[in-house]
Amino acid sequence: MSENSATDDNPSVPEAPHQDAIDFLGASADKMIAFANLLASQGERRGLIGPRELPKLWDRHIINCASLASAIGDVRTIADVGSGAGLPGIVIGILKPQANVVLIETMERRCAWLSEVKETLDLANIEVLRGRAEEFVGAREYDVVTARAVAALDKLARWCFPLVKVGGELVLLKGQRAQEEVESASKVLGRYGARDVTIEQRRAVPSYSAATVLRIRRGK
Ligand SMILES: C[S@@+](CC[C@H](N)C(=O)[O-])C[C@H]1O[C@@H](n2cnc3c(N)ncnc32)[C@H](O)[C@@H]1O
Repeated sequence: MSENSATDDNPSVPEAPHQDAIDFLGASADKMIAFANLLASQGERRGLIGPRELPKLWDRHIINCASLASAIGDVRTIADVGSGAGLPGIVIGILKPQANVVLIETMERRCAWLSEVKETLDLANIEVLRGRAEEFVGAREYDVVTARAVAALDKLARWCFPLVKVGGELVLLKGQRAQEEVESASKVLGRYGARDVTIEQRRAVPSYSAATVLRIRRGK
C-alpha cells in the first residue's frame, strides 16, 4: 500500500488516500491506489490531467467517481461515455468487478491509455471501445450509462439514452447547474420517457467532498 504524500517539490506524487477512503474501498483499495499512482506518474505527460489537479487526485477525481459508483446497484452491464483518463469508468470497473464495464472514448491516445490501465491492473471486466457514443447505438444496450464532464445534458441524453435499456438508468456526475440542465433538456428527456429524475449530493467517503449525482431512468 502506498505511503506517498503530496509535496510542493514533487507534485506528481499524489496525496495518500485518507483512512476512511481505504476502509470504503476495501478489497478494491490496492488497485485504486495503483490507478491513482499511474495517473499521477503519467497523466500530465499524456495530456490526461492538469498538473494542478494532481494534489487533489483523490478528492476531485477518484472519490468523486467512487461516489457516483456507489449510486449504482448490482447491475450486470455499465457503459461509461467519454472516459478520458478513466474517470469514472476505471474507478467503476475497479469497484464493481462483477459488472461488465465498457469504456466508450473517441480519442485514440486516450483509448491506448485506458487499454494499458486495463492490462496493468488486470481488469478483466473492462472493455475499451473506440468511437463516439452515437456510433454504438443499436449494437448493445446497458443497464446503466455513466458520464462525467462530457457534454451538457441535452446533448448527453441524445448520445447516451439510446444506449440505455428500457428501465435502465443514466447516472451522471454533474455540477451545480444540474437542475437547470434537466429543465433545458426536457424535450429530449421526454422522447425517452425519462422518469425518476433525482439530483443527489452523494459522499461515499465522509472526509472527502460530496459529488452531485444526477440519475434518470429510461422509460418506454
Ligand atoms: C473533458 S473530457 C472528460 C473525461 C473524463 N470523463 C473525466 O471526467 O475526466 C471529455 C471526454 O469525452 C470524450 N468524448 C467527447 N464526446 C464523445 C462522444 N460523443 N463519445 C465518446 N467520447 C466522447 C473526449 O474525447 C474526452 O476524452
